[in-house]
Amino acid sequence: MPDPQPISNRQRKIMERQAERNREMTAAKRAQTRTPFREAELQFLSRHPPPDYSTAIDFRQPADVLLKDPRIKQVPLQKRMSEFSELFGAQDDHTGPEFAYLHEDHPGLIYIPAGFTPSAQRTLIKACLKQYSRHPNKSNLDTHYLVPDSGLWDLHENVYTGVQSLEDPAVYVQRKATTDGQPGGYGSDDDDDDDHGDDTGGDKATNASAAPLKTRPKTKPKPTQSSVRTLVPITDETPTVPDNESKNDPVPSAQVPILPPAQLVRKMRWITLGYQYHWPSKTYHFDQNAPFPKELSVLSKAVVEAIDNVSPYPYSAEDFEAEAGVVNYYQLKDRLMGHVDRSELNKDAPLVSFSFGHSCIYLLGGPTRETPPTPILLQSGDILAMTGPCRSAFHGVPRIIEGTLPTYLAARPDEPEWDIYADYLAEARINLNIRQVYPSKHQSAQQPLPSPSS
Ligand SMILES: O=C(O)CCC(=O)C(=O)O
Ligand SMILES: [Fe+2]
Repeated sequence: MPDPQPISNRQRKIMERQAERNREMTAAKRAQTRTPFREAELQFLSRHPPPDYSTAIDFRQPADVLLKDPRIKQVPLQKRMSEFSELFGAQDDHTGPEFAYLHEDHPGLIYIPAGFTPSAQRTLIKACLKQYSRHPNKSNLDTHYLVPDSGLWDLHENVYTGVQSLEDPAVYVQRKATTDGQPGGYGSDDDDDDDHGDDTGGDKATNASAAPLKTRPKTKPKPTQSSVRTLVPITDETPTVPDNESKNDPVPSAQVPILPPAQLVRKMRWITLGYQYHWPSKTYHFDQNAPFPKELSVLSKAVVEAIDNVSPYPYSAEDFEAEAGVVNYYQLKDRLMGHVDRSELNKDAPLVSFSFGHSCIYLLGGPTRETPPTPILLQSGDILAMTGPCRSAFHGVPRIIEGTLPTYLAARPDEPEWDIYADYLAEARINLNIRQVYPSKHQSAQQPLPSPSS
């Protein structure tokens, strides 16, 4: 083949202009097809200029200010949260929420601001980081790393407290794969395994812990991959009932970095409780049911009981079984893109969600991305329950807000064992959410349960 003719400067300029025009057209086309949900996400993702947080609802404002918004309704709780369960923390007469809030545009949303005392929050934060992250609960790290059964946090603690040294090879969690037999991960460049987000392929971390496993055999992995989760397109064809297809695990990558525990803990994006979740098919492993932490069953049942007379879509606490949960660990730059949690067979039971650490913007939309979402400022200790139609609404977390860590979660001079958690939380938010997977036992007495399939 003859060599291609060298192109002149003029030709190059014409080509560059054409490429520029093409890029503009593509951007314009994309802007036209953006949904209101996506528009809102982009507003809160923006770094320059920073987002206008004042548009978000802060349920902790004084009630007279909050209730100026005619869409918000205040409903008294029958008892203090501590009377529903002491796990919300001991509240005297002057503390603890007395009210839950509803929002006219989001039927079924129940919001209980400051449901946990600071001390109860610290207890749960410790459990989320140290206990719940242990096997048999799975984490995003398990795909690629041989995390010890005693848990990654214990290793981190050993190094942090000087029990083990960074010179000790045993503190470095090893990779599962030593060679990449096949391309790492599964799916395309837009698709990775850290989508904790159920049905949608909501959101993914692009760091080594999770998705990076797009192996590029001859290129070295970037030493510091961004921890920003990336977008993947939503699909509405998510199976919602168990099927018989085999659920293969994602392929481990030999490219993930070996890191000191203090860095590896920051790559932990999620862990699953109870029925373990198969992210690629966005269905539950109905045959992998890790013991559900007792205290979380108690807590979530207590929330369901507390909102029973509040929600226009009541669900009896007696019928509520905490069967699956996700702990989401967000670093400051992480985000969780819009999705619907639709993998559970029971969509009538409330989804109960607790927030700890930094505040975030939580976008709550409607049945499709066409509904403009409401931004809510979710703060440490807040309880959010999604009931009725809100249970199937689009939602996401486009932004963790820097500088919002409550002082009671920072280092505590009298409590040196809290230091390691304070250090972690200085750049993190934790969300713990709990779901019922199956129809309630009472209902299923009339209706047989679908048979587990995998
Ligand atoms: O982080 C949050 O508050 C939301 C998490 C969430 O939507 C989920 O885990 O499905
Ligand atoms: Fe969700």
